[in-house]
Amino acid sequence: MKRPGFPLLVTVFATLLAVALLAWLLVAGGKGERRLVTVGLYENAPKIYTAGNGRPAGLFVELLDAMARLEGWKLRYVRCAWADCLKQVERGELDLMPDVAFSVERTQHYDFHRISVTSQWSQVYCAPRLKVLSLADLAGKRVAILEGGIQKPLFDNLMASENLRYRPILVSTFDQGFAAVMAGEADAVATNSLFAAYNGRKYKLLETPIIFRPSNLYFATGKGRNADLLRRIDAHLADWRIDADSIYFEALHRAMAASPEMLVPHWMMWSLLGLGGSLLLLGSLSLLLRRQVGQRTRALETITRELESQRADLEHLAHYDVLTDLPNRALFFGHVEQGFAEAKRNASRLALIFIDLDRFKPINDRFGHAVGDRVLQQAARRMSECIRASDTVGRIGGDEFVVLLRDISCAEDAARVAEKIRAALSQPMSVDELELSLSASLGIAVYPEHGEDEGEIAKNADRAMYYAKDRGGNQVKVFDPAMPPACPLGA
Ligand SMILES: Nc1nc2c(ncn2[C@@H]2O[C@H](COP(=O)(O)OP(=O)(O)OP(=O)(O)O)[C@@H](O)[C@H]2O)c(=O)[nH]1
Repeated sequence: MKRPGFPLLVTVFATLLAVALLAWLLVAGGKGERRLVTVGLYENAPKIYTAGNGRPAGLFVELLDAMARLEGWKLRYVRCAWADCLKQVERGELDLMPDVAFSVERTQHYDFHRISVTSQWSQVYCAPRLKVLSLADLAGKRVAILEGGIQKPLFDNLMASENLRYRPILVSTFDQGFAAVMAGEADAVATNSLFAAYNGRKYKLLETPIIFRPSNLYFATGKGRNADLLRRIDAHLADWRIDADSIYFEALHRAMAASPEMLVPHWMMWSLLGLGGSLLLLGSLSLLLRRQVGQRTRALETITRELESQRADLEHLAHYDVLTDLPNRALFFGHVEQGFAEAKRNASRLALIFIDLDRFKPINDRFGHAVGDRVLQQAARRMSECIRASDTVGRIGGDEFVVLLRDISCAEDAARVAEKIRAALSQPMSVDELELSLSASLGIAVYPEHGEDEGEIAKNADRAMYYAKDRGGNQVKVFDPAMPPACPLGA
């Protein structure tokens, strides 16, 4: 194959160079054709203002910046006072003026797009020392009002309609108007609702009920100029206002972030603060007091519970035997007394069984007192297991026990129970490693056969018990008057 010659290479290279040059020119030229849009920038936060970093900010700026990015506009913000800005727009020295309220008079000098950016109303704020409830209260007063602003003609008309006159103090920003009232150079200021909502915290002025015409806000251009800008602005607003996630609503929320402030007189604020502080103090004291009372109450409840439990323990100690937990002599004979009263009332029978362990002392002596204690406890348990719930067993001495049997039919009933007890006690007892044998002597006396009252019955049961013991123990004896007298009870 024949290799391309030198002229051909030069031609290809020159062609590529020409194409690259053309592309660059097109791009560079395109850049150069970006539409420059000059915009009036004045101070009216939160709609349009200069931020702390010196850059334009606010609702109108955010929206215009977003449109410029989409449209390829190059924006140049020009700082000017409101009235001056408007004049420059009218003369065509500025392309756009943001934040202009629509009015028929203004259409003679300006063009507006059709979809409003937002709305506001106008309102008068006054110095805290003034009381302004109606337009008449502003008669003869100095009212700061924005030069060239929508409020001026509207407020003039409002006052004129009620034959009132006021002294307008023309200012070039709303900030100046508020500052003039603060400095005592004006009595009140007419402003827009958005500015007041955003800046109210800064200036402690009073909101008055004088609210006048709501107005829609737009970008404006000089008459007959920049119709293409207005068309594009409308197109974007139309898109954004139907999309809740659009930049339009984001910017609107940011602008409205400062909540409208309720401006209240200083004395009222301090009074409320004082009242709040006092209530807080009282609340804290009451809480503290309640806590202390609560603590004391809980402590007292604990002490009361402890005392109650100690009282119950003492009560128990007073009536029950510590070792066996059986009723002691006092409680037992209390039951006996009740039993006799019932028996006499109902003409029924009852019996007392006196029980004395046989040869208990040697157990103590041989195996020690602790073993003796365990034997007494087991004996008490066995006796309790042999009687009905309505009967009572008590410990009335070292190894002496008594059983009260209520409502029996005859002496044989008592003898059967006594025999049961005897048999239970004579069963071998395991204490620790030991297996012990025990026996008991039991004596029975029955009311009314063996005595008139509890003293006599007890004495005779004891006599029968001794009789059983004398016969070698481990047996039950029913009282018989022929039995010899016993040692006195408990002796
Ligand atoms: N381990 C122990 N022994 C006690 C208790 N109370 C009394 N005793 C003892 O029980 C014994 C009772 O005496 P007695 O009735 O004469 O002794 P006994 O060997 O049973 O004599 P008889 O009844 O005649 O068979 C005494 O040694 C007392 O010290 C107690 O609570 N625990």
